[in-house]
Amino acid sequence: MAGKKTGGLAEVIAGQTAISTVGKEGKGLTYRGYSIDDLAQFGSFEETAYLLIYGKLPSQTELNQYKQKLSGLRKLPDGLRTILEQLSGSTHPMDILRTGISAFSAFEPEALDRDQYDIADRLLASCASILLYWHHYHTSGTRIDTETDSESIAGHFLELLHGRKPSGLHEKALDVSLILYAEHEFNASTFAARVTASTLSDFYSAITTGIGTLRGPLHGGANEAAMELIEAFEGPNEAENGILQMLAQKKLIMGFGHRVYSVSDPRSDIIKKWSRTLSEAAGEMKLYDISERIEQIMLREKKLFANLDFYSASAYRLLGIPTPLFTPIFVISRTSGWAAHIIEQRAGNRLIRPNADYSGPDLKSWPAIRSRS
Ligand SMILES: CC(=O)SCCNC(=O)CCNC(=O)[C@H](O)C(C)(C)COP(=O)(O)OP(=O)(O)OC[C@H]1O[C@@H](n2cnc3c(N)ncnc32)[C@H](O)[C@@H]1OP(=O)(O)O
Ligand SMILES: O=C([O-])CC(=O)C(=O)O
Repeated sequence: MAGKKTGGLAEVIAGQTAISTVGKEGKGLTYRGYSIDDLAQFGSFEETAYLLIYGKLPSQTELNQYKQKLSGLRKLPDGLRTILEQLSGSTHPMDILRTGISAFSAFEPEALDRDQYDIADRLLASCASILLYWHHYHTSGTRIDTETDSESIAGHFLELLHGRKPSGLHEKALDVSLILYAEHEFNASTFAARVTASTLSDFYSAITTGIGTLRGPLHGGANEAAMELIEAFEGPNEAENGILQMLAQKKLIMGFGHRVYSVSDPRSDIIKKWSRTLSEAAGEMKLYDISERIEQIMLREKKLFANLDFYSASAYRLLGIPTPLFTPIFVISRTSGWAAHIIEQRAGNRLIRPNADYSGPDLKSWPAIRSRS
């Protein structure tokens, strides 16, 4: 891999967490001690969210009750639907989520009878409702009913998007993706959310901080940027030429590299398999083949590996998800991790306020305005 630079708080330990381990010895990921492989293979996103937010794996009864609770929280306040109708159809869906979640705080403020756990669950359950109510209103003028009888958040999302129940394969693929995106220690958006929580601000403010930080293409926005890159090529050979040219121009290839992992991103192997499975099921290998060639070139030329965002792009396309909804899906999932971190920060709070190394000028004398150039 290309040499690591200093700055950007790289390798600085900024606090403690018991929620996840990331990149120990250059690889590996666990959520509260459970490996990401086991969670993706045996678990569901609802189990994962419960584990992160409530601190333990649910029993069967607890899981059933949790799923029931979440499915009962999909209806949006009337006032929020009105706001979503007024936001332009050309708005980026990340703005819609940030604004929608911010508006939620006006309709359902944090209070003694609505605590941080209730808000975490409410947002997990209704992010898809916010996004897809807005999406359908502005693409077809339809005011959709955001309540479906789908048991999972993945199924709810796909059913609202396509207006029909997803296949078991599609629901499972999105469910796994939500598990993979759920939590990642002190990544930029989670750290930002913790900074907001550390001022004793409200839960919604901390979550909207996370959304704003996730959006950038160096973080969550990379899945959309990766899709645009992959779809710009006609086939693997064109991709090879195009990527070599981009590297010669010192351009970043979105969906590659990572601040903490040095060998591989363990989530990438899992989503890559799902991307392949979905491609085979659709009989449509073009995006997968292009992606694989780009991955080979990046390894060969730069010793850089695909991160979670890279194969998530082709997997989402095969699920029929429009590109601007990719990063918002990351939000739906990461809301569980952000919530766990806000709760953990609040439990042992101290204001997060590091020092800066001043590099500006020495003290200067005050110049009268007429003497300034
Ligand atoms: C779920 C997630 O949020 S995962 C991250 C998603 N983001 C991306 O995929 C965006 C593309 N990747 C990147 O920009 C970076 O790899 C980051 C932001 C993820 C990590 O950044 P850093 O730890 O600061 O790595 P840094 O920028 O120092 O990279 C080291 C070297 O590798 C190069 N490099 C790193 N990633 C890439 C890339 N994707 N494409 C081309 N070159 C790269 C850098 O240009 C740098 O080269 P240099 O030393 O010649 O200047
Ligand atoms: O940890 C990071 O820096 C980015 C990342 O992979 C994530 O947030 O999932």
